[in-house]
Amino acid sequence: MAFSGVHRDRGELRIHESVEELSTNLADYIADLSEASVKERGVFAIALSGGSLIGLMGKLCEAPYNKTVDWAKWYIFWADERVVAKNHADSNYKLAKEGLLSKVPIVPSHVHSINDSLSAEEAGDEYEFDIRQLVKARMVCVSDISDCPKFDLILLGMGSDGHVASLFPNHSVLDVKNQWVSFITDSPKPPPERITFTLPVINSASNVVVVVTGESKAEAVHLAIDDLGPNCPSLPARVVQPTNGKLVWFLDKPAASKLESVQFCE
Ligand SMILES: O=C(O)[C@H](O)[C@@H](O)[C@H](O)[C@H](O)COP(=O)(O)O
Repeated sequence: MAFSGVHRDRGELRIHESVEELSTNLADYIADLSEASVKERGVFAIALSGGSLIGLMGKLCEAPYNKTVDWAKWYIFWADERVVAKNHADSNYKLAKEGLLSKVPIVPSHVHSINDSLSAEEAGDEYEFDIRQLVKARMVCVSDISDCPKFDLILLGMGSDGHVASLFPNHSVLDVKNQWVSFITDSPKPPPERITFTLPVINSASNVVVVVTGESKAEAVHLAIDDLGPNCPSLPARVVQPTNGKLVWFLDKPAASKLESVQFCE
């Protein structure tokens, strides 16, 4: 690894020499969290995002993880989803199903995706209701400091504009506090209609991992992590700050190239 350390208030930074190295370490990290969670409470509630993240998780489908991870204990959710049919090329469900879920023995009834026959608003409401039932059944923990669910792990990617999940810069969805799942119909990144975990839910998780690769994200990584004083723009990725949980950034060197807070060990 090119660098590994803890930032004063932006979580742990893990900067990798290559995307290949990042993928291996990411699979290892997720497998460890799964093991700890299954040991502690018998299940692992994990929320995925879309984009390049699923490809970067690919090593989980290979040895040793395909055999060693206790897949039957996984409960799968999405931190955000595009409101399109499940067989549509834009669907985050389809991406995860093809890239991960169909390759490991996940229990089909443990996969909690949106109802794709509803409007964005209805799909968001129904998804929140679904999660509420799983919190009642203790498959998902409840936060000790808010009324939010406490996912064992929320995995996020980040756009070059600093968005995470479907929380886009300067969008009113960033201010939603009284819901677990919200919706938007004007996403700047197509497709326009999406549902998303709200910020309080993301910040109530036990673990949040943000995975970012490539030079096109370097400026956003700098703005999301470095200490920029009072003039710091309020990037969605910057307000990801789990209250009682752990935040870890998985970066490759190009994505980390504008970070002021780190010195690479060559
Ligand atoms: O459904 C989505 O669009 C996402 O969940 C979104 O938040 C994604 O994670 C980022 O846009 C990064 O995507 P890339 O890693 O592909 O750039």
